[in-house]
Amino acid sequence: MGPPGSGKGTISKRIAQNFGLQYLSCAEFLQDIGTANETEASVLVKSYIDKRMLVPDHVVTGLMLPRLEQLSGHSWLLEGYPRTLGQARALNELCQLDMVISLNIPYETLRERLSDKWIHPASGRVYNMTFNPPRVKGKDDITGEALVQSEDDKPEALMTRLRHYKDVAKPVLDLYKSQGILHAFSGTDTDRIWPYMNSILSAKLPAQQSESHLPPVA
Ligand SMILES: Nc1nc2c(ncn2[C@@H]2O[C@H](COP(=O)(O)OP(=O)(O)OP(=O)(O)O)[C@@H](O)[C@H]2O)c(=O)[nH]1
Ligand SMILES: Nc1ncnc2c1ncn2[C@H]1C[C@H](O)[C@@H](COP(=O)(O)OP(=O)(O)O)O1
Repeated sequence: MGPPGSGKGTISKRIAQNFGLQYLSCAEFLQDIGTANETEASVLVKSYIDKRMLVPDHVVTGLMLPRLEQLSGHSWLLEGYPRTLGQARALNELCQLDMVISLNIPYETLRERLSDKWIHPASGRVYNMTFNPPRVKGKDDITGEALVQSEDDKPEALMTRLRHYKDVAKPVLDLYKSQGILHAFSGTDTDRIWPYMNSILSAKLPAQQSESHLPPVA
């Protein structure tokens, strides 16, 4: 968990790779559903994503939980789910989480990072002009297509998104704190947070490291 631009995507890919976890980003999953063949669910999901609004709990949960059941037998890492208390309660019915990671990144850092963030819209690949720049300025590494900046990452929009994140995330974080599974990491740099996270995860997940060569589940 973490506010927009806190580095959830960046760090969770790193965790999944290092510990051999199946990685599932809720936003990417919803994006794929929204662009898949037209079904009732895909039209509904797309209508929320187009407005950058949270997809209603019963819809996200109805899509995510069956996907997670397909991953049973593997250890997994979720990014961006659950985001609401309703989603957290639904997930609790399915399984007991081992650990919840929350990123606390100062507002000024988020603002700077997001003003420097560029994306390749077709794939969702994310770049940062100082932290992980594309090989050719303004172009996606794989396709060579143009990168764009999102209106949502501009300071005024960011402030609103941040306020919204805090309101919605607080009860979820409180729930996981009360279960004793919340680990919060504070800092301004992903690379500086990473060693702490790595050592806590290494103490909790030694067995999973041997799974690192598992093929991804379709
Ligand atoms: N300068 C800098 N940029 C970083 C760092 N960590 C991540 N970034 C960049 O910051 C931006 C946000 O990182 P993401 O991993 O997309 O963050 P997120 O929390 O998934 O963001 P949302 O999808 O907006 O919720 C990207 O452009 C990253 O490349 C860091 O330590 N320093
Ligand atoms: N757990 C979740 N519950 C409901 N909607 C979600 C969700 N995760 C992602 N979404 C939706 C919100 C946005 O419309 C879209 C993209 O999410 P995102 O990349 O996290 O962007 P944002 O930071 O603007 O919410 O998917």
